[in-house]
Amino acid sequence: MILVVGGAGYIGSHLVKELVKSEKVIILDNFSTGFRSLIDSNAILIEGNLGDEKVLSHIFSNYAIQAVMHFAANSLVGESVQNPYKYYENNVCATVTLLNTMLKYNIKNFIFSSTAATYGIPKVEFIDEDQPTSPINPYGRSKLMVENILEDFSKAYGLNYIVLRYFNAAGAHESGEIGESHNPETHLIPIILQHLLGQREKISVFGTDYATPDGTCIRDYIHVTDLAEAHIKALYALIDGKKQTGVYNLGNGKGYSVKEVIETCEKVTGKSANIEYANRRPGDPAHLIASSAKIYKELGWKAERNLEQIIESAWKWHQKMVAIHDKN
Ligand SMILES: NC(=O)c1ccc[n+]([C@@H]2O[C@H](COP(=O)([O-])OP(=O)(O)OC[C@H]3O[C@@H](n4cnc5c(N)ncnc54)[C@H](O)[C@@H]3O)[C@@H](O)[C@H]2O)c1
Ligand SMILES: O=c1ccn([C@@H]2O[C@H](COP(=O)(O)OP(=O)(O)O[C@H]3O[C@H](CO)[C@@H](O)[C@H](O)[C@H]3O)[C@@H](O)[C@H]2O)c(=O)[nH]1
Repeated sequence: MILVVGGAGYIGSHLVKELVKSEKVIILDNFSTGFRSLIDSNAILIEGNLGDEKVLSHIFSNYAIQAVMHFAANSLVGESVQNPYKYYENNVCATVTLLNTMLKYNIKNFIFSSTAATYGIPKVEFIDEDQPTSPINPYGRSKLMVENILEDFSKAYGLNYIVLRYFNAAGAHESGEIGESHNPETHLIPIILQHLLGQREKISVFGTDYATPDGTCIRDYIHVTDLAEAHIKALYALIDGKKQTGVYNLGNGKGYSVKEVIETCEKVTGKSANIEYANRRPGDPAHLIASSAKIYKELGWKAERNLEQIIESAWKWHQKMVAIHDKN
């Protein structure tokens, strides 16, 4: 049985949907940013806080947990600058309690959701795992702290772990049943699609004076189902003893500017956007593009879905959300 912490969230719920095909799954979530509608009916749900030792002890003493996959976190860069305590408390302190309680019950396999934000401002076009980590905001620092803790716990206590540094997760499940839901929504693709569905008046492009060909920020968008598949490969690498530790980037290896993402959304939806050019958003590096060569070489994973497929799946999901909303 696998424990998925944060399985009611966007990325965790997509992982669960794939994982229940081969494993028994238990989800721990406190619904701080997750949704009951994203919970897979084949998984067991425990409602609680990952920093609550009592809840964790209950799970670890009642279920034979082979591995913990940890998606739960606060993950808004801007909010982390305003309220760093929340980030260090939830992303770091609660995670230490989770790790410590796992070790008490001799559970030693751990998969951690980290981020491209650990790199800070990259010095190269394609970021591989050997690039220096130098996060520029509390969110990225909180993730890097956990990465460092994992390294120390592995050496001292024999914890096996894989860190997955995602670039920009986007898209929705092919079934159309689940998709990206954040409240408030701050991510580019859902914001564009909500606008094209008439739910927002316009799209603001944050910054047009970056050192990129069209002046807008470049990101590497990765389909959430590709992420889920990478997690499953990482999980079996730990469980089967193929790997004791590992740190991998998860991206498509292709960068798209904010303007290009808007154009692709217009193409996929056949609608045209009302764009406002605004100031830069604090904490945004000009470009973030992954090299995911390491995970391909070591675990045989590569992204299969391109930007258009990402947007098509997200569009299907957002249209469905409008239909449900209109019915209610
Ligand atoms: N969305 C992205 O583009 C992206 C990119 C890089 C990394 N990440 C990381 O991936 C992970 C998942 O991101 P997401 O976009 O799915 O976020 P999300 O907010 O949709 O999901 C997080 C889930 O964790 C739960 N949670 C938070 N704190 C908890 C706690 N103390 N106890 C129990 N449950 C708790 C929330 O209720 C939610 O269901 C996060 O760790 C995030 O930092 C996300
Ligand atoms: O209304 C908007 C929203 C976003 N952007 C821009 O679009 C790009 C992408 O922004 P967003 O979708 O908010 O993602 P990021 O800020 O790049 O962060 C995501 O990707 C990171 C890894 O690259 C993760 O660490 C974060 O958790 C995840 O939110 C950035 O240049 C933003 O400035 C706009 O121009 N207008």
